[in-house]
Amino acid sequence: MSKKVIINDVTLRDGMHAIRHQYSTDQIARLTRAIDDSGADIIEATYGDGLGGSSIQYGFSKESEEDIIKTAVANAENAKVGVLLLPGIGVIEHLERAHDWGARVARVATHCTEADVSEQHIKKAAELGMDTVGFLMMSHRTEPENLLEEAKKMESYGAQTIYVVDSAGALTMDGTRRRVSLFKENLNSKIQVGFHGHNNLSLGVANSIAAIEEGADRIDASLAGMGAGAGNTATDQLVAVMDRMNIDHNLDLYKTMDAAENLMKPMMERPVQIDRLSLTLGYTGVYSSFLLFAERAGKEYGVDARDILTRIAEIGAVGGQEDWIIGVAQELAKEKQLNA
Ligand SMILES: C[C@H](O)CC(=O)C(=O)O
Ligand SMILES: [Mn+2]
Repeated sequence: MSKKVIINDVTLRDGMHAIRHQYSTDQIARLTRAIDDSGADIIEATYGDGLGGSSIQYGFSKESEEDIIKTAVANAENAKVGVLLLPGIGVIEHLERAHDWGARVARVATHCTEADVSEQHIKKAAELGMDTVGFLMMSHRTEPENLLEEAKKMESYGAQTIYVVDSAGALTMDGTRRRVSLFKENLNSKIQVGFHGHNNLSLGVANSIAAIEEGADRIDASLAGMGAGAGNTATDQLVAVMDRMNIDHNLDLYKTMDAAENLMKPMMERPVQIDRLSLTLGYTGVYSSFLLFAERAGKEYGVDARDILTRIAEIGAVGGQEDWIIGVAQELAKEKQLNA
């Protein structure tokens, strides 16, 4: 394949979920330098749930938004620094401030059927001259044809890149291919298409490669997969496979391996891995960042966290509805008591 695939590193942003948003500025600085040195094109640095996310709903981050972004900007020599924004959690002023602090990529994220709410934010990011990206989360929850209609909305607002986002790690390769190929065939040829995977069903690399084979221009990855649930597509693993398949990119295999092994893994609080809980996320199609919330609620209310996730999937919770997890755990505990 002749096209160079752009790697958007999400170690600092999606990885925030896995460390309960507690990266220190020292860790952010060291990770940024290593990711930058390994050749990643874009480094996303924001609270896990995006600008403005640090709150009682999601939990407070260790460092301020300003320090997270400025630290990444100060330590990235070659890569552009990006931010994520979920309209409603983040507002236009957050975007302006992030731009002032040096962020040059803005990814505006909405639920897969709600691109409408991204119009103002996408327009603002484009007006600021940022590399402007639309990010359609939980893409498995709608048919490929519907997802395309949402992508067309983002295109009309001025997004230059649009992502298929497998937030729950629930897509299989066929589902990934259909979504990415529809985007490539039907969006303006100038629009780049991206894929963001989670490894809950052990398909992070396979789905990313399927996306590349269908023409995806950008792929998200993180060191050792550091991210929500069973993590994201692991950069080190992806680079090894891309090298074997002669897919062109800017990363150095040994540097990504060393950064994953020596730097990232020792920082993990809970191993980012496929276990019965993260596997349940992919199996039932639940938002990956619900993992730690469900695990905590399961312990607190004495119920199996897999049952919490399964019920959460049945009632169709989306990002932002983390508080439902407690309600479901209480409900299951009551049912358990009645049955006993
Ligand atoms: C706010 C989410 O964590 C964004 C994301 O990475 C996903 O949906 O996946
Ligand atoms: Mn994610």
